[in-house]
Amino acid sequence: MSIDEAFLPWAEAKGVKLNGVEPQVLPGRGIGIVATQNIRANDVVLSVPLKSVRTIDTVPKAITQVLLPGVSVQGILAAQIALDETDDFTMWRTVLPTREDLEAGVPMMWPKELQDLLPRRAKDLLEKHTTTFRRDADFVLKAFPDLTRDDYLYSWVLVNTRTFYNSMPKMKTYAQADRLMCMPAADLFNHADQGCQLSYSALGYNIVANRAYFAGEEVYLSYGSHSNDFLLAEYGFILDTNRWDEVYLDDVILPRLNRTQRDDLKSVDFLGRYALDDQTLGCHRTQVALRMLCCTPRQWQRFFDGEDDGSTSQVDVDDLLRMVLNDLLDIVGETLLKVDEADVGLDGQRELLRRRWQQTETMVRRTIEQLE
Ligand SMILES: C[S@@+](CC[C@H](N)C(=O)[O-])C[C@H]1O[C@@H](n2cnc3c(N)ncnc32)[C@H](O)[C@@H]1O
Repeated sequence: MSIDEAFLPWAEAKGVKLNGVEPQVLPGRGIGIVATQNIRANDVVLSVPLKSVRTIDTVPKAITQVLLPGVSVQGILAAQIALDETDDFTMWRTVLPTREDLEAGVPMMWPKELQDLLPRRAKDLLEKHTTTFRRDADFVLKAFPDLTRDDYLYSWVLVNTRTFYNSMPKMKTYAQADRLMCMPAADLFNHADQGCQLSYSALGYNIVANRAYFAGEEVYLSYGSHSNDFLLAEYGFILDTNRWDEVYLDDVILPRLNRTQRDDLKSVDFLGRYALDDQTLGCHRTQVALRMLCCTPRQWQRFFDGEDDGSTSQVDVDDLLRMVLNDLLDIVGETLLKVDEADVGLDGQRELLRRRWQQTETMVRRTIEQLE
């Protein structure tokens, strides 16, 4: 893989300005942005003028008239890409990942047998996307019968993995999911748990250095405070170190709750999303759910209302947490075995799954040690 030498002149002709950075091919990360000189914190490293930003408002009417209101904004931007035969897009396409590149990481493009082996949180996100994609595809493929489902899925995943949220004031009237935008060259930044930020100005968007970078260093953008399950489901990669990482305990806590306990937790919006991270021994939601299992209703209510700090029940809660974490270790072991035995999909897909479950195991074991 190499970067077409006409790409940067093309981007600059669109008004994109690169300041001390350039795109480079990086092993295992496709293309990324690398500093060509020392950069200071708060320097603008890349800017894109508003005229070069693609949003729902820049999609040709021939497409929006047919697809609105049935198709999501993401689905419409994807249709535009799938149908785009202009020279302009041909140039952009030279730096976009191929379908094979995306298949290696993005679970939406994996065989069902491997999707079923994803961790809970990633599976939930995948289900949400699959539902939206199916609805979008039904509409789009009927309206544009020359498109194949695979072509459209490729464009849909491209949009999902490289759009930004548009924060220009006009967008405040749009639903969050409708604020997506594509920006040439800016979409070449890879993610780190701490990275540059995107900022809006009346002229366009700037990517601002979060710290000083030395010439030769990769300059990262932060896509947000995302766990590895989220990054895997949405973008098809995981980080080796991720300060925002967390593991969901729903698969081992929910089965312990009876129907009444579930209903009670649901009525206060505390059913599910029980997370374990490196900072807490089970998040507040987890603490609330576990107390439902080992405290009296009055004790639980006082903890829930903040009238009791929970210290008197903490030993019981920690015992229970240790038990559910051991249940989770069983699930990790069983799933790793299934990943090893799976004879579908690509080596890279199975390796990604294996790494994620091993990270989960490490986090769970570390917490068990802290509880002892
Ligand atoms: C917005 S694009 C970034 C540019 C991308 N590397 C490319 O070649 O076009 C997002 C995609 O980059 C890859 N990516 C981003 N950050 C990464 C990282 N830290 N490690 C590995 N892959 C990463 C993932 O494939 C993700 O879906």
